Amino acid sequence: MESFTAGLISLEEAQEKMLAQLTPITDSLSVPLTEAAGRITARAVTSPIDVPPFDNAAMDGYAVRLADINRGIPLPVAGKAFAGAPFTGSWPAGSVIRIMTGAPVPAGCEAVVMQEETEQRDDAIIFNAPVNAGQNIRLIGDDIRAGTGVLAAGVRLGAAELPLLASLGIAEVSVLRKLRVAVFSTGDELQPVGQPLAAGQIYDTNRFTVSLMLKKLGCEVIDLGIIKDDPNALRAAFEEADRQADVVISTGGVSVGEADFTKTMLEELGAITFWKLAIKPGKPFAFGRLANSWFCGLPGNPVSAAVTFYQLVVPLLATLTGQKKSALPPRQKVRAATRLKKTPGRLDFQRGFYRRNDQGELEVHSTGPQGSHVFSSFAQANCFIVLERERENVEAGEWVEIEPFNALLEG
Ligand SMILES: Nc1nc2c(c(=O)[nH]1)N[C@H]1C(S)=C(S)[C@@H](COP(=O)(O)OP(=O)(O)OC[C@H]3O[C@@H](n4cnc5c(N)ncnc54)[C@H](O)[C@@H]3O)O[C@H]1N2
Ligand code: MOO
Repeated sequence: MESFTAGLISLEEAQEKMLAQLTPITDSLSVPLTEAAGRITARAVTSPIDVPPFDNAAMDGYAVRLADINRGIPLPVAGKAFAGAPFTGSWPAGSVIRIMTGAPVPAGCEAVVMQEETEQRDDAIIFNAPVNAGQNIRLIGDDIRAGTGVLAAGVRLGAAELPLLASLGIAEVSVLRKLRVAVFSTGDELQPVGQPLAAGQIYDTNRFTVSLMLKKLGCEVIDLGIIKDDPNALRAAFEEADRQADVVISTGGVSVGEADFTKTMLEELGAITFWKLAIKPGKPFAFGRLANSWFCGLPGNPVSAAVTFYQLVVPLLATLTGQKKSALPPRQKVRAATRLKKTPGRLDFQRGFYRRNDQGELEVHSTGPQGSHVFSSFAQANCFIVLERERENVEAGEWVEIEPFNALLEG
């Protein structure tokens, strides 16, 4: 291991140390279902009703009694049942009821026969296939019983969950308040987009990256802008952010240069839990506690800021909102289609593009230069290629692990 990687802590250790300190928020509010997308359940939800709420037909066809069918003779139709317009008359023995999918089955119905297994002859129906008790009847409560849990606390409400609540007639849901997250970029060289660049200036990418992902995660973003590399300005930003937010995120100034004040400010105003990780990019990430909030100091290089947000801040926000589903992205093994340069010492998150090759196997290609200032190769990627700490150069054809980008990084 190279000497400059000595003393760096592993990503797993950092994640464990960070997450172990957190206590999830509990403040909640009730919101209409139509405004609940992306929110997180504050408590478990139970069903107020049985689903389906009545026995009903799974097919268009005929509601029958088995004794009538077993006689093997054509049976007249005594009435009709539609979804929303049940059959309410009396059902004479020796007849069937024409029934449509979703209609309540009439009292005494023992099976529904799909119409393709029948024939109409004159005014009567002939049954061509064996009929079993209960066939094509969806029983009351066979999906969900009234009073049973349908969603746990700590579930993000999306297109799989909200329709379920709608199907139960639940019009409002109790969700956690949004996490308040303050964001600022540090650096004398930074200009906001829309302004011309003077000599030595660059555009502020990181505040945009971080705010974008925070909004996608449903956080309330407090944007404190660009802060100069000046201890007094930085102290004021830290204090303002800490007053307003649950989590404070800065980018830049967290390394060892003469204008890097982030870590010292965290030590002055709070307490540092760890600094410097054995990951590439993202080494000089700092995490700690301020008076009222948690602090994440992301490195200034744009790819480093994005990677540390994804690998560390996302699990932090998930834990603070009590989300049980692992916030850590799943990995899978694929073959490298291109050579990958790797120096031992840190866990690499290289940017790659995976796809199925002509043989139908997944393979991953590097998207090009891997410097932590090179955002273009990030923009072309659809996954991280995760190379273990001690791994050396990877030759084409070797197995590597990839982490496909999730919805946070994909457009
Ligand atoms: N002597 C050492 N130097 C550096 C080390 C080290 O261990 N020893 N680590 C390097 C690594 S790795 C990284 S990553 C960077 C992180 O540095 P900082 O967090 O202090 O960030 P800055 O120095 O402020 O900026 C680094 C780089 O990124 C540009 N930048 C900063 N903020 C933004 C922004 N909001 N949008 C776009 N680009 C940004 C900045 O101009 C610099 O080019 O330190 C290495 N150095
Ligand atoms: O950690 Mo830095 O992000 O390697 O460039």
